[in-house]
Amino acid sequence: MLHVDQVCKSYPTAEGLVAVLSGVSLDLGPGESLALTGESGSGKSTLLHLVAGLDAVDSGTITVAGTALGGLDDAGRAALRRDRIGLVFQQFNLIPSLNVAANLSFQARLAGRHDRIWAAHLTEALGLTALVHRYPEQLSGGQQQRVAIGRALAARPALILADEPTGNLDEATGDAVIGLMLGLVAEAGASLLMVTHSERLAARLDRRLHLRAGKVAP
Ligand SMILES: Nc1ncnc2c1ncn2[C@@H]1O[C@H](COP(=O)(O)OP(=O)(O)OP(=O)(O)O)[C@@H](O)[C@H]1O
Repeated sequence: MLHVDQVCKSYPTAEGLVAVLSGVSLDLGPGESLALTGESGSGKSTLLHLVAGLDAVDSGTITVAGTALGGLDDAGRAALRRDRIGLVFQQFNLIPSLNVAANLSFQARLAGRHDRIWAAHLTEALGLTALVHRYPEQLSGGQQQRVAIGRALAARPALILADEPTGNLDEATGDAVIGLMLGLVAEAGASLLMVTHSERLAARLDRRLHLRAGKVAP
C-alpha cells in the first residue's frame, strides 16, 4: 500500500543545506498500522509530508496505492491525496464556516466519493450525531479531532496519515480518540502511518519505526 525507498530530503538553511532524511525506507501493507517515533527534529513530519505529496523528495521513491509520486505533477499529487489519502493533523484543520456534517463529508464530496450510509456510520461511531449542526468553534478539541478523523475516512482512502493526532488533547481524551480512529481505520481496511511521541500510543499500532537524525534506527 505504501512503499518508501531510500528517500533523502535536505532543506536550505542559513548554514547551508541540512539533510533531514538520509535514505529512509519503509513498507506498509494493506490494513497495516505503523507508528513513526523519534526525537524532535528527527524528520518524522517531513517524511509524512513527503508521503502526502505536500513536498517533493530530493532522491528515492514513494509509491502510494500503486502510484509513484515522482511521476505526478502538482495536480496529480493533489488528486491522489484527495482520492486515496486521509490526513489527520494535531491542529484539526476543520473549515470554520462549515458545520460538523459538512466538514465530515467535504473531502469525500470533492473526490466524488461521498457515501451517505458510510458518512452516517462514521458520524454515529464517532459520537457526533448530536453535534452535526454545530460549527468547529462550538466544539471541544476532542470533538474537533473526531470530526477530522471522520473527514479523513469519509472517502474510504487507502492510507491514513496522522501527525500527532492527539498532541492537543489530554491523555484520557487522546486515548479515546485513538481507540475510535484505530477501530474505524480497521473497519475501512485502510493502512495507517501515525507520527507520535507517545510510547503508549505507538504500542497500540501493529509496528513501529524509530527515526534517529533522519535515518531508520536499527
Ligand atoms: N521547510 C523547512 N525548511 C527548513 N528546515 C526544515 C523545514 N521543515 C523541516 N525542517 C527541519 O527539518 C528537521 C526535521 O523536522 P521535522 O518537523 O520533520 O521533525 P519531527 O521529527 O517531526 O519533529 P517534531 O517531533 O518536533 O515535530 C528539523 O531540524 C527542522 O527544523
